[in-house]
Amino acid sequence: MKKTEVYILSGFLGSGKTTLLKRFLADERSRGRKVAVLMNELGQVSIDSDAVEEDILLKELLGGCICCSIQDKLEAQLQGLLMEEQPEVIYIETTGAAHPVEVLDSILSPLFADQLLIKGIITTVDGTRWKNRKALSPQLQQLILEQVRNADFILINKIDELKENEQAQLIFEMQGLNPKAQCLLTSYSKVPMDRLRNLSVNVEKESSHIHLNLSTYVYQFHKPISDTSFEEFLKNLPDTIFRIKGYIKFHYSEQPFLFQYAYGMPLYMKEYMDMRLNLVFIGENVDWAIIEQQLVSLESETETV
Ligand SMILES: Nc1nc2c(ncn2[C@@H]2O[C@H](COP(=O)(O)OP(=O)(O)OP(=O)(O)O)[C@@H](O)[C@H]2O)c(=O)[nH]1
Repeated sequence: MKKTEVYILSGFLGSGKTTLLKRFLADERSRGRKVAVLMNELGQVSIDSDAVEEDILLKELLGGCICCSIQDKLEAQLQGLLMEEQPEVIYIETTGAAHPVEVLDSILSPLFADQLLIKGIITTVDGTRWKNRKALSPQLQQLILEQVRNADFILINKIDELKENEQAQLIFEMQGLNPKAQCLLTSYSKVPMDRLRNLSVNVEKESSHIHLNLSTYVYQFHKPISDTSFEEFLKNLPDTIFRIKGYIKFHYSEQPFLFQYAYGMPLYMKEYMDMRLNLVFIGENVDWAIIEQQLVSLESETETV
């Protein structure tokens, strides 16, 4: 089954995400793919949705941030989209207040994570705002820093408002903060589309996604495993794995468990329905091939009574 591509547009309020989305949609029009857009806004009324023409599937998530208060709504919307519409590509425009790790976490529900191909996080940065960011609260400064650090592609936007030496300084700063991301100076988010599409080619080529800053991995169990071996596996995980969630079955129980793991803390909740045993991982610079080997060997262990 062909996976649905997902592009995540991140970046602080007013930095040029919608402008970039419009460019993506214009490009999709010439490619003729089936496209869906998920727009998340903090307010109750969508302002940016006018940017999306009527023939494009648009789902709005209003009144909260997908990375926190309306996470469940996002899961339902995405599941509905995938089941009923089967788009080839989904663009997710996040609120300017969204944290990239939390956004990935919200998107990757174990119910359908195996149907998605995350192409990358593209962060737009308002050059002037960045330059003057010390005027923001420490929390917001931290947030825009995280948006830059976790991006796969950074657009330093609004360079029409910056002098040449300021532009050079910004490139220098961004590359210092995130040497792995591609970084481009833009005005009105104008970026050669093949640069962004190439980003996805790189992702596809390296199935382990090691070169990305934040990366994700989905493993599907086909049978129950030993709970003690699983605990041992968790103990030895690299601390750059921030999040794991999904459904898992242990030898001792008929029912699966919903498993949640955040920053080293595991949590199990009994699930009364039979679920697909997908386990979703989010981490930074992780060699997923090693994790996969460990999961395979967990699954191949024989049950001991
Ligand atoms: N001068 C200048 N203005 C820009 C540029 N890019 C975008 N803008 C303007 O900046 C404003 C915000 O751009 P958007 O694309 O809506 O930004 P956004 O990140 O989607 O904004 P939010 O949805 O509020 O988070 C709009 O009025 C754009 O026309 C640029 O490169 N230079």
